[in-house]
Amino acid sequence: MYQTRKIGVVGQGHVGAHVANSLLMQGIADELYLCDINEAKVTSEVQDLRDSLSFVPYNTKIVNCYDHYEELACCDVIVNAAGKVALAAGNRDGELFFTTDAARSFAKRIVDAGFDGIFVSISNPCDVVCTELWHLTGYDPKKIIGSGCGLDSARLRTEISKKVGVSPKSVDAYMIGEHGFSQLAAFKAATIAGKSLNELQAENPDKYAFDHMEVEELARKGGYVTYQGKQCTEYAVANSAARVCAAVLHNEHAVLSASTLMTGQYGEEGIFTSLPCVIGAEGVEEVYTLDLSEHELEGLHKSCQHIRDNIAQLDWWDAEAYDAK
Ligand SMILES: NC(=O)c1ccc[n+]([C@@H]2O[C@H](COP(=O)([O-])OP(=O)(O)OC[C@H]3O[C@@H](n4cnc5c(N)ncnc54)[C@H](O)[C@@H]3O)[C@@H](O)[C@H]2O)c1
Repeated sequence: MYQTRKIGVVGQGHVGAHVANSLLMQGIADELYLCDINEAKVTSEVQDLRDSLSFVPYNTKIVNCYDHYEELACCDVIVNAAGKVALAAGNRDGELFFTTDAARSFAKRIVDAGFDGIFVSISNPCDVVCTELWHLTGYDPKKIIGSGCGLDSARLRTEISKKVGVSPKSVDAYMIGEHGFSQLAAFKAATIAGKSLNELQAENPDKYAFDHMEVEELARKGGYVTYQGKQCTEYAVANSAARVCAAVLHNEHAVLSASTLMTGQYGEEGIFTSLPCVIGAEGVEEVYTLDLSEHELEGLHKSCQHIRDNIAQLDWWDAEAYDAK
């Protein structure tokens, strides 16, 4: 029997609206359910997307849900892009109180309405909001996927590509840890054609030797290069979220960098952060650990601590924990 693929998007700002457009352009969903607390904004976005229907590859039903979050319970995937990006002008942590309050306003409502699909959460600080979605609702953590360092890993691949002259798609390298300034490049485990960057550098230094710290910093700060001229980032993050949605809806078992619950990896647990994950219809199916240098491991622990320090600032955290009873 024919089954429709339904995706909800909460937040119709720069990111959420571009996620919806990217999904529409690629024909990833049959039905899009769009929410925003700003009724005029969501109404405009729905109209604009519907006006595209004569030009995109597949017909797509587009539903204006305004702030009726329960209408998203029927979705296979819900993307969270609710936020206020102006608060993240100098640091993503600036949105901590806003985005966690936003998620508090809808997460339980959606789960209580019977949602059984996959959350893809983009809002910053991404790892805190993902941990919150799990903490507030008791939802299966495998079904909560943070966009996390997906975009940062793409930036890292592009920067390595610029240095060594190989397509970013042929570079296997990850930014890991917090989607924020404490993230780090896992260079020891980075490969091209199955060979580590160190091995390639020893074989052909003219082509493969480059300053790892410089490239890591370019990947870490790339978002703020984009932010500087237009006070947001939108295209790449939307495409990376659409990529995760496609991996879920096509049950791809694709290896993508995503923020996921730590369950003992490198001794870390109880928070979401980014490592390479296998993503399919059930969400995160497997989490890979990478062979890290001592310096990288130390950086990862610091990054996890930063996420914990942010969570510790939320005075409602313990009182609002999910209670299975
Ligand atoms: N993880 C990443 O890689 C990444 C990249 C870029 C942006 N972001 C984050 O994505 C989020 C959205 O960014 P943006 O540029 O679209 O921000 P924006 O300020 O342009 O738009 C946010 C939208 O969310 C809506 N909103 C706020 N609270 C809501 C609620 N409770 N329910 C429904 N809608 C609500 C607002 O009305 C607004 O339309 C931010 O938190 C931003 O930091 C993450």
